[in-house]
Amino acid sequence: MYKYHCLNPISDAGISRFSEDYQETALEDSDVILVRSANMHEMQLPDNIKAIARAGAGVNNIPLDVCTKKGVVVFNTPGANANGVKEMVIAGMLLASRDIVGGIEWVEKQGNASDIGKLAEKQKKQFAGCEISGKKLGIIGLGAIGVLVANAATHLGMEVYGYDPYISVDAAWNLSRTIHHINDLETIYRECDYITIHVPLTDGTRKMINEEAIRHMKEGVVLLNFARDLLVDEEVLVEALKEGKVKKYVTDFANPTVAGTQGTLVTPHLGASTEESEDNCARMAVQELRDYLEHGNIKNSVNYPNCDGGICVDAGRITLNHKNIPNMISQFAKVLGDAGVNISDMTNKSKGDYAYTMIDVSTSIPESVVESLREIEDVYKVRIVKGE
Ligand SMILES: NC(=O)c1ccc[n+]([C@@H]2O[C@H](COP(=O)([O-])OP(=O)(O)OC[C@H]3O[C@@H](n4cnc5c(N)ncnc54)[C@H](O)[C@@H]3O)[C@@H](O)[C@H]2O)c1
Ligand SMILES: O=C(O)[C@H](O)COP(=O)(O)O
Repeated sequence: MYKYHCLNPISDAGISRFSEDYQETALEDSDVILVRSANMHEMQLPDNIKAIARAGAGVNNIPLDVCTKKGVVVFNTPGANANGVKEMVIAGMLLASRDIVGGIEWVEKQGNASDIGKLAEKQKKQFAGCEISGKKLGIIGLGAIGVLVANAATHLGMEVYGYDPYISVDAAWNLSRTIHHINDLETIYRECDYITIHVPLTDGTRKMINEEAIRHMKEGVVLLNFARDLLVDEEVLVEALKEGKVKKYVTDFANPTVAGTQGTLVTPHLGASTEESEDNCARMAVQELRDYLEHGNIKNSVNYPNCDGGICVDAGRITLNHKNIPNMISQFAKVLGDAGVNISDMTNKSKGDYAYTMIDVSTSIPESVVESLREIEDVYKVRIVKGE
């Protein structure tokens, strides 16, 4: 029986894909965790946890270093909620371009006044604005979301400038040919009427939209942030809103700095909150966990390499999460050889400083072998996936 724990509500479209061999339990008894945005940084991670699946994209709520060194594989669900966010970004650009919210509020305030139609015709000019067609949109980060936003904005008649020094081949293939691929942020800042940011929050991207970046932007620019609030120096941004340098700041992250501040349009982290996105993320997350628990396969991990050994057809399968340094494989082979365990297949993959080894064996695996493998320095986790 495998045990899972959910730190946030996870769509039943995913949970129902766990077989009868799975049971929801308390955190301390579980093998794997499903999470959305719950902050895990202060959590004590029980030793039996083998994997965490983030039903979503951003993993800044998960202590990746701690997890990696405990041999805990962290998955996310790339692209599964990208369309939901894309639609919010388009809505954000429209809301920032005309005072649609102000107009609706004005109508609500009139109640059912008999002359409301006449009054509306008089008052409407205060809510007027501009169209997005023909304007320049700068997109920072051309991943799953950035690409969808770029293509949709092109179809809405915008001229799109994209910046992503690490763009994946897949993303590049999916990008409309009309998009200007820009190699420096200054061009985006100088040229664009709307700028939207779609990068992960890391030490390298924290506060990337700072005083200097804003200084380079066009007068009256609209900035959209559906990625993470900490990507923007919001204290500086509020000043830029007051000065009119930035016309509107559309953000999906409510916090005391932006909530109720003149010039901001703040939504309560709604980007992925659609039925479709929640279902897609949950389905992908559960699939990743099952494939890892049942077969040891890794797909879409952010801290360990992909590894696909399919279904084990031999007597047993051992997996090891370890440091990516010389002499590890030879130590594993020696332990198995000394115990008379025959290796029938072996895969070793690495991702940066960390590695994952999958060993299929044609003989049974004695418990002493597992103990000896665990004792090897820089081995973080040893799992018998099959053959216990
Ligand atoms: N508001 C929401 O509900 C919501 C939903 C999904 C994702 N997000 C946020 O949006 C982020 C992006 O999501 P995604 O699915 O597109 O992720 P993704 O991994 O598909 O794309 C991120 C892209 O950013 C690029 N990038 C990284 N550092 C960069 C830099 N310094 N400059 C330019 N580009 C850089 C990467 O190369 C990648 O192409 C997530 O990390 C998450 O924080 C928010
Ligand atoms: O990174 C993400 O996927 C989004 O921020 C969505 O977060 P949520 O799952 O808490 O809505």
